[in-house]
Amino acid sequence: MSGTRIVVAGAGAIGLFVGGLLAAAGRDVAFLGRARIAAEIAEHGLHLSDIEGGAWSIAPEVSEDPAVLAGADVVLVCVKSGASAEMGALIAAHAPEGAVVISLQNGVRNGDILRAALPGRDVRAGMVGFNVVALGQGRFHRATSGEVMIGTGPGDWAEALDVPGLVFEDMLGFEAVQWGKLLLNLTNAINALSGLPLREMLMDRDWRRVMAAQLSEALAVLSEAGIDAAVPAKAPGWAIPFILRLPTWAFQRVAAPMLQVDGAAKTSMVADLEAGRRTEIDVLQGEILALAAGQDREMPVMTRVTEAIRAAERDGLRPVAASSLLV
Ligand SMILES: NC(=O)C1=CN([C@@H]2O[C@H](COP(=O)(O)OP(=O)(O)OC[C@H]3O[C@@H](n4cnc5c(N)ncnc54)[C@H](OP(=O)(O)O)[C@@H]3O)[C@@H](O)[C@H]2O)C=CC1
Ligand SMILES: CC(C)(CO)C(=O)C(=O)O
Repeated sequence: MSGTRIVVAGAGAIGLFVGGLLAAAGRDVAFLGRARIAAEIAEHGLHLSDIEGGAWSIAPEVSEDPAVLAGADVVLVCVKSGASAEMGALIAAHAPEGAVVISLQNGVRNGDILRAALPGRDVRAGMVGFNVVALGQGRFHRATSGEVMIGTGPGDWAEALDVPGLVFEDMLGFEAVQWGKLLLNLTNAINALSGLPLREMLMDRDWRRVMAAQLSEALAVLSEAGIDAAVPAKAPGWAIPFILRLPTWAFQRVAAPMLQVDGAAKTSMVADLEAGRRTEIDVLQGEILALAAGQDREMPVMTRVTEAIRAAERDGLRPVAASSLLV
């Protein structure tokens, strides 16, 4: 890996955490990000922590100039889905043709969006299985456990990017991984609407009922569409709605691995709404609702969740009652 330059395209929660761990392990990492992040990191440095008690501090430079892509051997795309096309164009203009481009984004289409902007280049989809929250003053905390997975292709990039604190794996059949992650990400919206940290929400049976109802709707849609989804959980996808509906004492026993979430965890959609940004609802719930429309299928809970997020994008985030989302 020596002599290999990694460029993080989109220095936010995921980009700074993943790139930060790579830099802390001695990799050559450059960061492309916004002026406010560049200023925050220049003032405070970058301080990473995780649920297992890991802690890393480095002082990287975040550049606002896309020319930083020029020396890249690997580009890790870490922008929100709505910014993928624009980032793809910047990579096309500035990164070497031979650089491998890896999307570390949620949603199932970012790989294709980047491929369209980068014809003929090695573009891989990826999946980040953990949650990172920005705590301010250059501090970013991984609040759950989880790995990074990428689609297979030429060169063993997963091994090259696997460093202490960061598990990278490559996988055949990556589409199922992405759909499985999308199913998990349907929770992002519910977490935002609950107004609760992720762990507190998971401990509340009423909120778990909303999660279960929405997930059941989604599973029916994917099944009819013939789409395989490998949910990143110890239980198979079909069993998760049953587990979620259990009384809390039983849920705590059966779902112990799902509860490896510390009090700081809140999903990336919460961060978007708190910052007054548009969310990724269109590439998460929107993806399933589009399939459901083609199946003439009603999706009452997912539709309510989606409408509530659109209202929050418009009018600001106000917590709602779990019962208002159920039918
Ligand atoms: N946070 C999490 O825990 C997880 C997130 N993910 C996924 O990872 C992806 C990234 O999420 P996350 O890190 O939370 O997002 P963030 O919003 O924290 O980070 C993205 C950063 O990229 C910046 N950016 C966008 N376009 C450009 C550009 N052209 N040049 C420079 N900087 C740019 C954004 O700035 P601005 O906002 O001003 O556009 C923002 O600061 C998403 O798809 C998300 O769903 C996956 C797993 C977990
Ligand atoms: C929390 C997690 C890991 C799953 O919903 C996530 O992907 C996010 O915050 O976007």
